[in-house]
Amino acid sequence: MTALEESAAGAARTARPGRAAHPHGAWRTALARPLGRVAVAYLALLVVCSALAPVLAPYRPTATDLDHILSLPSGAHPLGTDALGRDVLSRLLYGGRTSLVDAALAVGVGMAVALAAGLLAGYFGGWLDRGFTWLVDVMLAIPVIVTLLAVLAVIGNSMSAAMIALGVLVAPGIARVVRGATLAVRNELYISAARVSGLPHRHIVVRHVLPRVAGPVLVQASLLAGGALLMDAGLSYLGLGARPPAPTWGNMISEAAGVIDRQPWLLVPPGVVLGLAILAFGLLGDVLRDTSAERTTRRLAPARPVPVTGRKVVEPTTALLSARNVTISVPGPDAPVRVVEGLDLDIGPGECVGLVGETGCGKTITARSVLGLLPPGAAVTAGSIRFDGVDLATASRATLTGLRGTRIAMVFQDPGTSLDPVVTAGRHVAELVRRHHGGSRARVRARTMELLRSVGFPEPEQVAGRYPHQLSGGMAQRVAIAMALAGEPRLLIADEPTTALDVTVQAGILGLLRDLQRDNDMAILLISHDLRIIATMCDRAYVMYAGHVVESGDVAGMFRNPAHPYTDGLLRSAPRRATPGEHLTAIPGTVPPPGSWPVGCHFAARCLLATDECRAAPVPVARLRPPRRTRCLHFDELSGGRA
Ligand SMILES: Nc1ncnc2c1ncn2[C@@H]1O[C@H](COP(=O)(O)OP(=O)(O)OP(=O)(O)O)[C@@H](O)[C@H]1O
Repeated sequence: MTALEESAAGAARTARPGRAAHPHGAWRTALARPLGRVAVAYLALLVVCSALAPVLAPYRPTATDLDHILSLPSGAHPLGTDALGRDVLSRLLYGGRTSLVDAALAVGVGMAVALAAGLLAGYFGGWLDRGFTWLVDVMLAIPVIVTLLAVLAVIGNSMSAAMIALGVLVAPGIARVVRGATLAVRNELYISAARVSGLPHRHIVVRHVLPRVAGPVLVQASLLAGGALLMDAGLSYLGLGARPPAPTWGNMISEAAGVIDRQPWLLVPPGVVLGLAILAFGLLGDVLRDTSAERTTRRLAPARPVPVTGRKVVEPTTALLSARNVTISVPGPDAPVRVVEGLDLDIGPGECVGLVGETGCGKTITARSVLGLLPPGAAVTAGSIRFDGVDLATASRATLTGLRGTRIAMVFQDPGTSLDPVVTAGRHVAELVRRHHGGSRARVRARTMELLRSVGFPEPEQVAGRYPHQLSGGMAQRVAIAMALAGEPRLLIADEPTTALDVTVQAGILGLLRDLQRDNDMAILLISHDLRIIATMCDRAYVMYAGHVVESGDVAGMFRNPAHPYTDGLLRSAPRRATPGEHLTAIPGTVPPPGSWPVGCHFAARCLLATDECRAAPVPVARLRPPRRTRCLHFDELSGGRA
């Protein structure tokens, strides 16, 4: 099945909600709604009219006409005149300039502070986040209006200072929204994929996180603009803003209130203009909130392995990746809990090695430790992981960042989630090509197309312009693989790369990985719970159970004569061994969770061969015929001495 056929197949499959809509999309959708259009049109009209006040206003804002005092609308004064005979329309137009600029100042300051603080705290977490939370709690306890009055009292009647202070005072609340949105995005797989690819934090935040938090930010900006207009009018009404005769909408309302008994009409023009402006900002915020919550749809295509022939078993003499006695711990309720223990693993250059086991055995966390991408609080607490001579467990952040994407790359399980929903396939690949190789736009584009072609898109231009939701699962995974190849890695970690794919697509992806491995002399660590995939793809494999590698060796020998009851159980429960009409064989029981591992063999509770000796003490690793090893005392009973 070609990639384009995958596309057609994907289109027919069930659509599933994707991630947040692109901010531009949110704007477009907002404008497609009548309320959004009306709000934007009204606000645009206010801005244009205020900006063109010197052209549009029939009079100067301070020009008095003593023959027409407190007059109703007339031909000469379309909105009437105030107590000094000044033209209300002209003052409204000029007043809008001051009021809108004040509101813009508050929004600008508030958003700048909130975005910077919220993004930093949400993206980096840790002590930065804790400090942020503490500071926000303190700031939110400060009463806004009292502080503004204090600022005005100290600085004098400077509305600009008041608006800057307003921006700073409301920023913590908005920053909390930004932080929340960033936290959600930070845990997305495509952010991990971007980090794995070696993109710097600044780039990831600007290109991938910011567009995703833009929706909530726009909503907050809109609501803040309305609030700032109201605050500006309120302070002017109290006589704390621009000094008369300079017009602001607040001043005009204040002056109209003074003569309300003689000419109530005077309150109408500024009141309506201001009220509608605040309403428009509120409506715009509502519409933006609704639209930014809408999801794009994307299609998923799930997969099937097909045997790949021509495999050669290689026993590494000089390992590219070598893990020794690795222990990984995660934070537990009382003390750190071990999730991987005493792990040894080697991958030779150009070798395809499998890591297999039931869910929760520690496969993914092992792979993430290689990339220095362990979850917060988790750490390699013992052992060493050497890659091409560098100890990854103790390497600096800069070293790890330098290795990611260029020397080691990763492909994740769910291709849809490893791509940013608001970035096209071509841009995904191009930004990594630019990052790793640089060069002119033309060179980056040419290399991008070359990479897309190499992963099975005969017409890469067609695919480059598509967004992730326009790709089938298989196509998305091919794009993710092209991204991983951009840095020409020596080791590719593929974490269940076909689990989320249709069986009809799985074979294509596996074949592609195998071809790329051969053509690029690239090593692959293939993580899977599917023995068939390991059997068809890998030269050697490691079987993991409850944090331990329980057996390792060449795939052919291990699957023919397993030397651990767990490997044997996995092979026996493979569906292809099932007999029609009979129940599938299954290993009884479940994997013990970390923290509840027994002292002895972790598999003992589910093992038919287990004896007291197995339960009494940790079982050492026994070396069988190279490269076979097992963590079982009874391997001979299983393999009959053939292992
Ligand atoms: N951040 C974390 N905090 C606490 N425990 C964790 C964390 N990440 C993983 N674990 C635990 O570590 C163990 C191994 O998880 P891991 O994801 O590596 O398993 P896996 O074999 O890859 O499973 P799957 O096939 O489902 O991905 C699991 O018991 C899991 O609950």
